[in-house]
Amino acid sequence: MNLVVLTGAGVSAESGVPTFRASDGLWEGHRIEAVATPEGFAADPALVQDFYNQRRRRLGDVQPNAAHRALADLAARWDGGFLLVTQNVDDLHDRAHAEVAPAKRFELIHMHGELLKARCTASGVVSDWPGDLLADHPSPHHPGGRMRPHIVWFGEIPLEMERIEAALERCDLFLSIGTSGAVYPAAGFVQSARMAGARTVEINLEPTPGARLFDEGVYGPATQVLPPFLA
Ligand SMILES: CC(C)NC(=O)[C@H](Cc1c[nH]c2ccccc12)NC(=O)[C@H](CCCC/N=C(/NCCC(=O)O)S[C@H]1O[C@H](COP(=O)(O)OP(=O)(O)OC[C@H]2O[C@@H](n3cnc4c(N)ncnc43)[C@H](O)[C@@H]2O)[C@@H](O)[C@H]1O)NC(=O)OCc1ccccc1
Repeated sequence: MNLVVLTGAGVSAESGVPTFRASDGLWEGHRIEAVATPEGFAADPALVQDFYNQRRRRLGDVQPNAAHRALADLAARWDGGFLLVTQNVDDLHDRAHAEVAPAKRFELIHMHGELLKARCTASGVVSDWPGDLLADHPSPHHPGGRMRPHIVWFGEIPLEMERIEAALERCDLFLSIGTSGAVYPAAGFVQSARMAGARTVEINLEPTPGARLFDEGVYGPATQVLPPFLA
């Protein structure tokens, strides 16, 4: 049985990582266009670097929760194909895996990038980046390059789409956990899984606008509903 799991901000909410769509549409007080687009970065790199520096620093104050651990545990004992695709840029899935089953392979794709990585704008080289980035941060990899967050901004192509699409084509079970299904191409994965004949389940605090696209819905806080569902 080939399993593909998609997660979003809802799986990290109970760890204290804010989800996206605050009531005012602002994202932590910022217009999304201003802080999560290549145009925003070109217009005001200091604002964007500071936005991601703050989020990167706050990773130190949060821990994986029971939902992250339940998925890491499932990955360790699943004997079929297993791929976890997250839209989250935090490292809580990674940390849960390191806690629960460090010796086991863990097929995890951060399709929208990672806060703890930075990329050279000239060479494309990606490096681990635990610290802050300056507004105009010279790249150690290329004389003309600058370091930017290794994050997929709106209008940019998500990471490892070929691997994701290949897994969806042979998927038997698709789980969508803690995501509103507002952002593409992730929001379209359920359709691809259905086309492959997979059973599709939405696990979320409440039904999302795309709930009708799923065979089944399991609703409630992820830390409460996911462990028993995956047991
Ligand atoms: C706004 C939207 C309409 N716009 C898009 O989708 C755009 C444009 C677009 C492309 N195709 C389209 C088709 C139609 C319309 C528009 C488009 N997409 C793009 O630009 C993408 C790039 C998008 C990526 C942008 N970067 C992010 N993140 C990184 C940044 C950063 O993090 O700083 S997106 C970001 O927002 C999204 C937020 O969604 P969620 O994670 O779901 O969070 P949200 O707050 O919305 O919902 C949380 C849910 O959890 C639930 N919940 C809360 N608490 C709990 C709880 N305790 N337990 C359980 N559930 C809970 C809530 O009820 C809620 O349902 C995530 O994807 C997240 O990563 N690029 C692209 O399309 O390139 C071309 C392409 C495509 C395919 C192949 C080749 C080329």
